[in-house]
Amino acid sequence: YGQTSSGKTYTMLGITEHSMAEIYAYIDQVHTVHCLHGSAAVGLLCLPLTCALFRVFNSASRQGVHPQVLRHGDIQRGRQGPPQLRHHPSPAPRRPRGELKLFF
Ligand SMILES: Nc1ncnc2c1ncn2[C@@H]1O[C@H](COP(=O)(O)OP(=O)(O)OP(=O)(O)O)[C@@H](O)[C@H]1O
Repeated sequence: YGQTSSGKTYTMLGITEHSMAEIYAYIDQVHTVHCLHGSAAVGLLCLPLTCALFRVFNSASRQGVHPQVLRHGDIQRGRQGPPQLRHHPSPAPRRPRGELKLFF
Protein backbone atom coordinates (compact mmCIF):
# COMPACT_ATOMS: atom_id res chain seq x y z
CA TYR A 1 0.00 0.00 0.00
CA GLY A 2 1.73 3.16 -1.08
CA GLN A 3 2.05 6.02 -3.50
CA THR A 4 2.62 5.32 -7.19
CA SER A 5 6.26 4.45 -7.96
CA SER A 6 7.10 4.21 -4.27
CA GLY A 7 8.49 0.66 -4.76
CA LYS A 8 5.61 -1.74 -4.01
CA THR A 9 6.35 -4.03 -6.98
CA TYR A 10 10.10 -3.81 -6.39
CA THR A 11 9.61 -4.84 -2.76
CA MET A 12 7.26 -7.72 -3.53
CA LEU A 13 9.56 -9.18 -6.19
CA GLY A 14 12.46 -9.27 -3.73
CA ILE A 15 10.32 -10.76 -0.97
CA THR A 16 9.02 -13.50 -3.27
CA GLU A 17 12.50 -14.54 -4.37
CA HIS A 18 13.87 -14.74 -0.82
CA SER A 19 10.73 -16.35 0.57
CA MET A 20 10.88 -19.25 -1.87
CA ALA A 21 14.54 -19.92 -1.03
CA GLU A 22 13.72 -19.91 2.70
CA ILE A 23 10.69 -22.19 2.29
CA TYR A 24 12.66 -24.82 0.35
CA ALA A 25 15.57 -24.67 2.81
CA TYR A 26 13.13 -25.15 5.68
CA ILE A 27 11.53 -28.15 3.97
CA ASP A 28 14.92 -29.74 3.34
CA GLN A 29 16.18 -29.27 6.89
CA VAL A 30 13.30 -29.71 9.24
CA HIS A 31 10.01 -31.06 8.30
CA THR A 32 9.75 -34.72 7.49
CA VAL A 33 7.38 -36.04 10.13
CA HIS A 34 5.12 -39.01 10.57
CA CYS A 35 1.56 -38.43 9.53
CA LEU A 36 -1.48 -40.58 9.69
CA HIS A 37 -2.34 -41.93 6.27
CA GLY A 38 -5.49 -43.94 6.60
CA SER A 39 -4.99 -46.04 9.71
CA ALA A 40 -1.20 -46.41 9.32
CA ALA A 41 1.49 -43.95 10.37
CA VAL A 42 3.78 -43.39 7.42
CA GLY A 43 6.67 -41.02 6.76
CA LEU A 44 5.29 -38.16 4.74
CA LEU A 45 6.14 -34.55 4.31
CA CYS A 46 3.55 -32.75 6.37
CA LEU A 47 3.57 -28.96 6.30
CA PRO A 48 0.85 -26.58 7.38
CA LEU A 49 0.61 -23.91 4.71
CA THR A 50 -1.11 -20.62 5.32
CA CYS A 51 -1.56 -18.05 2.64
CA ALA A 52 -3.38 -14.76 3.03
CA LEU A 53 -4.26 -12.85 -0.12
CA PHE A 54 -6.14 -9.62 -0.19
CA ARG A 55 -6.10 -6.43 -2.13
CA VAL A 56 -6.57 -2.86 -1.08
CA PHE A 57 -8.27 -0.58 -3.58
CA ASN A 58 -9.58 2.88 -2.79
CA SER A 59 -8.76 2.20 0.87
CA ALA A 60 -11.13 -0.81 0.97
CA SER A 61 -9.69 -4.28 1.54
CA ARG A 62 -11.17 -7.24 -0.31
CA GLN A 63 -10.52 -10.94 -0.26
CA GLY A 64 -8.08 -12.13 -2.87
CA VAL A 65 -9.08 -15.78 -2.86
CA HIS A 66 -11.99 -17.56 -4.49
CA PRO A 67 -15.03 -17.69 -2.18
CA GLN A 68 -15.12 -21.48 -2.38
CA VAL A 69 -11.62 -21.81 -0.93
CA LEU A 70 -11.89 -22.74 2.73
CA ARG A 71 -9.46 -22.11 5.53
CA HIS A 72 -7.71 -25.18 6.88
CA GLY A 73 -9.45 -24.69 10.23
CA ASP A 74 -12.82 -24.58 8.49
CA ILE A 75 -12.10 -27.86 6.74
CA GLN A 76 -11.03 -29.46 10.05
CA ARG A 77 -14.26 -28.34 11.71
CA GLY A 78 -16.35 -29.35 8.69
CA ARG A 79 -17.55 -25.76 8.34
CA GLN A 80 -18.64 -24.52 4.93
CA GLY A 81 -18.54 -20.98 3.64
CA PRO A 82 -16.19 -18.34 2.33
CA PRO A 83 -12.94 -17.51 4.11
CA GLN A 84 -13.00 -14.41 6.26
CA LEU A 85 -10.53 -11.57 6.13
CA ARG A 86 -8.94 -11.40 9.57
CA HIS A 87 -6.80 -8.65 10.96
CA HIS A 88 -3.53 -9.53 12.64
CA PRO A 89 -4.15 -9.48 16.41
CA SER A 90 -1.20 -7.25 17.27
CA PRO A 91 -1.49 -3.57 16.41
CA ALA A 92 0.91 -2.19 13.83
CA PRO A 93 3.65 -0.12 15.45
CA ARG A 94 3.37 3.60 14.92
CA ARG A 95 5.82 4.91 12.34
CA PRO A 96 7.35 8.35 12.30
CA ARG A 97 5.59 10.66 9.86
CA GLY A 98 6.99 10.44 6.34
CA GLU A 99 8.49 6.97 6.66
CA LEU A 100 7.08 4.22 4.43
CA LYS A 101 6.73 0.79 6.00
CA LEU A 102 5.11 -2.27 4.42
CA PHE A 103 3.51 -4.90 6.68
CA PHE A 104 2.95 -8.49 5.57
N1 LIG B 1 14.56 0.27 -3.29
C1 LIG B 1 14.71 0.49 -4.59
N2 LIG B 1 15.93 0.50 -5.14
C2 LIG B 1 16.09 0.74 -6.45
N3 LIG B 1 15.10 0.96 -7.33
C3 LIG B 1 13.85 0.97 -6.83
C4 LIG B 1 13.59 0.73 -5.45
N4 LIG B 1 12.25 0.81 -5.24
C5 LIG B 1 11.72 1.05 -6.43
N5 LIG B 1 12.67 1.16 -7.40
C6 LIG B 1 12.46 1.46 -8.81
O1 LIG B 1 11.49 2.50 -8.86
C7 LIG B 1 10.58 2.27 -9.93
C8 LIG B 1 9.16 2.21 -9.40
O2 LIG B 1 9.03 1.13 -8.51
P1 LIG B 1 7.79 0.15 -8.53
O3 LIG B 1 7.36 -0.15 -9.92
O4 LIG B 1 8.14 -0.99 -7.66
O5 LIG B 1 6.69 1.07 -7.85
P2 LIG B 1 5.16 0.76 -7.56
O6 LIG B 1 4.90 1.32 -6.20
O7 LIG B 1 4.87 -0.70 -7.75
O8 LIG B 1 4.44 1.64 -8.67
P3 LIG B 1 2.89 1.64 -9.16
O9 LIG B 1 2.07 2.10 -7.99
O10 LIG B 1 2.89 2.65 -10.27
O11 LIG B 1 2.56 0.24 -9.63
C9 LIG B 1 11.00 0.97 -10.60
O12 LIG B 1 11.78 1.29 -11.75
C10 LIG B 1 11.86 0.28 -9.55
O13 LIG B 1 12.82 -0.55 -10.15
